[in-house]
Amino acid sequence: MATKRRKGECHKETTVRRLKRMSPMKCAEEFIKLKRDPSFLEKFWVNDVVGWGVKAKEQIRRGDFVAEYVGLLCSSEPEDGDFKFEISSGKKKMWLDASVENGTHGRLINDDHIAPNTTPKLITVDKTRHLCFFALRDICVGEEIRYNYGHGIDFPWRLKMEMIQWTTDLLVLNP
Ligand SMILES: C[S@@+](CC[C@H](N)C(=O)[O-])C[C@H]1O[C@@H](n2cnc3c(N)ncnc32)[C@H](O)[C@@H]1O
Repeated sequence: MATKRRKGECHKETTVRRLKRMSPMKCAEEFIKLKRDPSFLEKFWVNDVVGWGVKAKEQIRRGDFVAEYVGLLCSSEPEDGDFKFEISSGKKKMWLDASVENGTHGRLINDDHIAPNTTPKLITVDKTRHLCFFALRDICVGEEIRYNYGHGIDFPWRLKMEMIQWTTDLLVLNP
């Protein structure tokens, strides 16, 4: 049975068994230190085009910590474009390389540049920066977790989506 929680309250974890209420930031810190993902996430096969994705097993509240993007911090751009996340540190460009399967969910979150439900944020825990996802709105049970991979980037799947929309619009106008 789903546990009723107040907005911003950390999920009650079966293994963590902490009943005290935590802010989303404190919650993120706890999971980073435990080196694990919240149990309300689930990996699933979206389809043969998108591949794996992540969905919510429990309702997630707006503002909540969702997952960490766990990867290797690199000063040169990783070759594998599928699992790199650029994080700038002043003028210096840095990347998180999550190309090696590490069993975490953050690396499997797919792109939605139109209506994403989470957003990435860099936070510092014990003097180390961590990239975490937080919910932009309430997320329902079964809903896929997605964030915007970045504006102004022509990812192939976005172009394909635009082509489909363009063709649909044309068919509506010229039935
Ligand atoms: C960080 S991985 C996400 C997990 C990936 N779906 C998988 O199965 O490993 C990023 C890759 O997922 C795919 N992807 C992400 N968002 C997508 C979308 N909206 N449509 C199609 N493919 C997507 C692309 O192949 C992209 O390079």
